[in-house]
Amino acid sequence: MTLLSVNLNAVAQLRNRRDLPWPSVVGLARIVLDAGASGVTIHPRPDERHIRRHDVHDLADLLAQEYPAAEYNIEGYPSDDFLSLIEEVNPHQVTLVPDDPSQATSDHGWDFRGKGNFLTSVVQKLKQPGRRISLFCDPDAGATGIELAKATGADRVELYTGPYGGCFDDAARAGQELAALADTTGAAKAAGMGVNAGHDLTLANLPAFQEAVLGVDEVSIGHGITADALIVGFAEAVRQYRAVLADGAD
Ligand SMILES: CC(=O)[C@@H](O)[C@H](O)COP(=O)(O)O
Ligand SMILES: NCC(=O)COP(=O)(O)O
Repeated sequence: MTLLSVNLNAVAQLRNRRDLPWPSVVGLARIVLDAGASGVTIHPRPDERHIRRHDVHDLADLLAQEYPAAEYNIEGYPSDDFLSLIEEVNPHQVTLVPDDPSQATSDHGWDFRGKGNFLTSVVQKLKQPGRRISLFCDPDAGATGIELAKATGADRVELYTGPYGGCFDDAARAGQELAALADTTGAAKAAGMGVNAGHDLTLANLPAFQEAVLGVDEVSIGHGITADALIVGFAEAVRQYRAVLADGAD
């Protein structure tokens, strides 16, 4: 079965609208893990627009103390700062992403040919028992890209599913994207690599993805699941606020 790691970036971004501690990133981590998620994912960006440095530590403490079986996946560009954060909290999985600090969000995988030597040295630095290294990978990397990714010593690739997610109104293009994702997944599996996937996966596009792309070990989902949580949770929140108001004096 494909495991679900819930990305908490969007929760942190909502919290950061105010100088207040809610919604709590740790509190939501508890909720998603109690609900059956296999782990949590964060992508601390240099500008701390969502995940802040203390969140990285707070989540590490939560998992160590209350959820020893849950996986902690930290994504990011391997800057010196990022690498020292990884050493401080020692997550189960590090996903290296080629984002520059100005990027609005992740929008491509690694250039495995151009950055092969760099990635090999970073993977060597990060690898240790009990820690998996995954590399963000374009959906159409194919067998050639996978061969280069494997040569870095990484354990897994994470397929960038943004282009597939962007096809919500174009079934023909979605089919092409799924074929590329399935092809790259097949190549990774044949090479003995694990496969993760993520970016813009949703309740609506996940079933076709599951059917077409076989053997995916883990998906990480944040934006879509947060949007759905608002939809399934807003009505109940309104009921609870109205109940409080109804109890008050007129
Ligand atoms: C690496 C990846 O796939 C991204 O989904 C990323 O974690 C999202 O980052 P933002 O939440 O900053 O858009
Ligand atoms: N690695 C992808 C991820 O963590 C979540 O991406 P998104 O669902 O927020 O687009």
